[in-house]
Amino acid sequence: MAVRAAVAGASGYAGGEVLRLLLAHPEVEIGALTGNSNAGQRLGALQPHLLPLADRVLAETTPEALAGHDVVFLALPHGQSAAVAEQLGPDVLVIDMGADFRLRDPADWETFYGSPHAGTWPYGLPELPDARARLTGSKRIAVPGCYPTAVSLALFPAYAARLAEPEAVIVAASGTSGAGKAPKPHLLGSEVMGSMSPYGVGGGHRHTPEMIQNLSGVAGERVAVSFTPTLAPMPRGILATCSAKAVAGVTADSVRAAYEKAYADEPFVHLLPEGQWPATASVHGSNAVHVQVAYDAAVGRIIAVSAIDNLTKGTAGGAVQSMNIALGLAETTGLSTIGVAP
Ligand SMILES: NC(=O)C1=CN([C@@H]2O[C@H](COP(=O)(O)OP(=O)(O)OC[C@H]3O[C@@H](n4cnc5c(N)ncnc54)[C@H](OP(=O)(O)O)[C@@H]3O)[C@@H](O)[C@H]2O)C=CC1
Ligand SMILES: CC(=O)N[C@@H](CCC(=O)OP(=O)(O)O)C(=O)O
Repeated sequence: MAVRAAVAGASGYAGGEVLRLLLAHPEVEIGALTGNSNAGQRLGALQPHLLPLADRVLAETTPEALAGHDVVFLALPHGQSAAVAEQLGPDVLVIDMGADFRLRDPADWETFYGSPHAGTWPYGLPELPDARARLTGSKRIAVPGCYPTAVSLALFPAYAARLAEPEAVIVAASGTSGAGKAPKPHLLGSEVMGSMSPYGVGGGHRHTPEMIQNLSGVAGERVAVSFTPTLAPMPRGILATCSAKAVAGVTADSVRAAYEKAYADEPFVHLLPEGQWPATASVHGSNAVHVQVAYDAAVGRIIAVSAIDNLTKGTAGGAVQSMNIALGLAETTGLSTIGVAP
């Protein structure tokens, strides 16, 4: 019997991407689609690329609209998921693509999001050590942030192999869809096209505690993170350039071997051949993560670079991958590693 899935926030970028993936998922039947200001609109007017759903009309995001499904994807702004999730029964698989249930430390949540902490759910980054066991059979999943996905997958093998000091410096560029579909002046074409600029510099970005949580969990000690995000003139994609000081005795070969070991059996993470560096275009529309790593002997630092599509592996693809694990389906069902680069 098909898995019946509802999507709340179906008019947004993350909701649209999860619908694109679910349309190609052989085990899923798409049920209710809900929105907020766009409730009552045809999906075809909002997400014209989702042709098979063009005549579906968005309902209000209410417990009644979302009832009667096996899976509910929440693609809502931060802080909106908890109230919706608590109205859904314990037997429904609820997958939150927002941040509400990602962080374990309530103080981190309050500092970076400015509201009371709603709780912590199993974290939907299956490639992290022990993550799959926590996701299997779970009825609640917190999908990671897009930057933490890219950064954690670039750096965790270095910490798992105890090759890096517990302090990482990260600069990552994101496409504009990472900021959502709601209009904002800094996202105007005239502001973004042909220009790049950092934001959230100096520890202010809300994804910093999530990266610290992930890397510290692998390292077994607190990993300090300096994170600088940058808005890039492209619609999709994240390129994360991460570096950490190597511990004594590290060589280029030991770094390469650690990454080969970490990613030998991962279906979505592809360690590129030596000398080839990740590019966002190569993962456009795919659930793949391209990773490369080098040892810069002149400064004794490990440099790891990853590329993802922020909307696919960075949100909706990660959500579907986690759903597959939770439901006992093959993890790769409905997901592709093939990009759409020109
Ligand atoms: N964009 C990305 O790359 C990533 C996004 N995410 C997360 O996914 C979630 C959605 O992001 P994104 O799709 O980019 O954002 P969008 O702004 O594109 O979409 C937001 C969606 O939420 C709905 N919505 C807005 N306010 C409310 C409300 N008060 N109650 C119920 N629904 C509401 C909107 O409905 P309507 O249009 O009808 O008003 C819309 O469907 C966020 O938590 C985001 O942080 C996570 C990782 C990456
Ligand atoms: C380019 C851009 O603005 N990106 C967003 C992050 C992407 C995102 O959606 O964050 P969550 O995964 O936590 O929801 C930002 O920096 O705030």
